[in-house]
Amino acid sequence: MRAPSPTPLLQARAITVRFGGLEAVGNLDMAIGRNAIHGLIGPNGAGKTTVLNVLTGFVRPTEGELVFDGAEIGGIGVNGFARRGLARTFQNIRLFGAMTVLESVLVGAHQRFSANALSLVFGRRAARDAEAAMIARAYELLAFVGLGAEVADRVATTLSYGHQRRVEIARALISSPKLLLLDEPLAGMNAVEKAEIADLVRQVRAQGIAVLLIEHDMQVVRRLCDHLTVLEYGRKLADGPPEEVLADPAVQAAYLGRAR
Ligand SMILES: Nc1ncnc2c1ncn2[C@@H]1O[C@H](COP(=O)(O)OP(=O)(O)OP(=O)(O)O)[C@@H](O)[C@H]1O
Repeated sequence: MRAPSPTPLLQARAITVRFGGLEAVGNLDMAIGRNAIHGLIGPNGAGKTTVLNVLTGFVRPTEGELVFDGAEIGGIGVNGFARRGLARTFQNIRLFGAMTVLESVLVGAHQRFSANALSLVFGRRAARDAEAAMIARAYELLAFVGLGAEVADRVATTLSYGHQRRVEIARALISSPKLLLLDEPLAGMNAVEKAEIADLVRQVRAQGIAVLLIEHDMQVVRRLCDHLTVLEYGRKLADGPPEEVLADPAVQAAYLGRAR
């Protein structure tokens, strides 16, 4: 007997986002599998970041429904999404000017568990222990993303661009997400750095965390992703395995027809 196919980790149903008169996303259905590296691609302005913003609670859809890990998650706010297990990075790196690398990673933990809430639930001593455990976890994650402990006390914004991206990924991972959403994690990188981050994405998935990523480099997308959703003008143009989707004449026309 065949095992029933597992339900997707995240299901977006009939999502529409309007900004005033502009429909940025129209009637989008999308499912992200539990062990997926899922690529979200499409020409500039197609609505990719808007979708990622919807899936992480940063933008509330005008219409539609989101089901994550079996529960409807509409209207629970950004922190609610983080608590449920969704974590993200941004297209433009968002690290705070004066913070060290270690502090920048810990910000991700505090988004999920505030120190006050911890001490209310567990008492001060336990909250201090929890804080110490999180610092230990932050060091582990820095190693996981390929940064040594020696960078922990440096001001994060003084690191190279590629290393700042890694800090952002560590910050997202410290909230122990089930789904990590990356908005153009390879932007501005050379081929070697891209291959390193692609490897890191595979290692994230090997930890049992699903990944959604927005990416423009089709060679990387083809090799890294096991599923693609293509958007054009806010609508779903294609959805399926990369080889199939990238061979689709409609997808090729969308890329050829518009400058990236
Ligand atoms: N907050 C907003 N207010 C008004 N319009 C917006 C807003 N955010 C996005 N848009 C518009 O929605 C459309 C989709 O934008 P979005 O950034 O989601 O596309 P994208 O596919 O991520 O593009 P890119 O590849 O250039 O990053 C664009 O026309 C954009 O100008």
